[in-house]
Amino acid sequence: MIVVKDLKRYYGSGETTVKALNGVSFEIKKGQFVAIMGASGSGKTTVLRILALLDDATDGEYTIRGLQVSNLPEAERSYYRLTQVGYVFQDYALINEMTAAENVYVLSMMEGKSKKESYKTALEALDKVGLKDKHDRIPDELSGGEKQRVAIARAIAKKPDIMFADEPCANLDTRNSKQVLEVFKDLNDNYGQTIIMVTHEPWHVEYVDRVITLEDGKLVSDELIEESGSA
Ligand SMILES: Nc1ncnc2c1ncn2[C@@H]1O[C@H](COP(=O)(O)OP(=O)(O)OP(=O)(O)O)[C@@H](O)[C@H]1O
Repeated sequence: MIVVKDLKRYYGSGETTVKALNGVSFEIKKGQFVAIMGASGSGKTTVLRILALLDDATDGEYTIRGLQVSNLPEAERSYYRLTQVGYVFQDYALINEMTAAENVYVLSMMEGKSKKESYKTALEALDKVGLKDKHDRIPDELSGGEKQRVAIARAIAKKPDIMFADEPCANLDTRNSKQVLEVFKDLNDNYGQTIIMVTHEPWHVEYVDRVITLEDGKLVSDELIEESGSA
């Protein structure tokens, strides 16, 4: 589903050039739940942002479902970002003045769907993350884990091809992190959602199918994880 070939991302020029990604290649199959791991500064966020079309590569190719997204004109990239890709960030990126349901359906309304249809989709998405009964709460009335689950509901409401998550549990305690990871795992197991998640927590590995590890902008290991049954 995703093919990445010799991806490079350099920042700056001359002697001060930072090679954030220095020739990374891998393929990700539809329905995989992949963790991208590695030390701070190894290039994890950079690779995620490029695949999520939030940044451009310096060199290399990447295709999503056979579409050479690296070469798409900006208007198509923007449409793709809005409609085909789900994002979950560490700071939730919710709108404080809106309820959970409104935060979820705002994107769908931007696509031109009716309020009634958007609301129905939002409630279904909130149900999938276990928060249907809190649909009318504003973010300040929710725990960190619940806010992150609203952000996940917002991402899945548009039924994305791929969901990208950058350190989604960075601001959460263990209990809330587990709830968020269980939601991801459920979406992956029961709905075949493809998920690419950046994390630096070793214990998160038990929730994923595969771990790609980066070091200094290069891929240093790529492991399939056996289901332990404990997650
Ligand atoms: N906009 C930028 N300008 C210059 N250098 C950058 C920029 N963004 C990232 N870098 C550098 O690229 C390298 C990789 O950064 P990246 O954020 O991908 O690492 P990371 O593995 O996600 O790190 P962390 O775990 O700390 O978030 C780092 O050396 C970083 O300083």
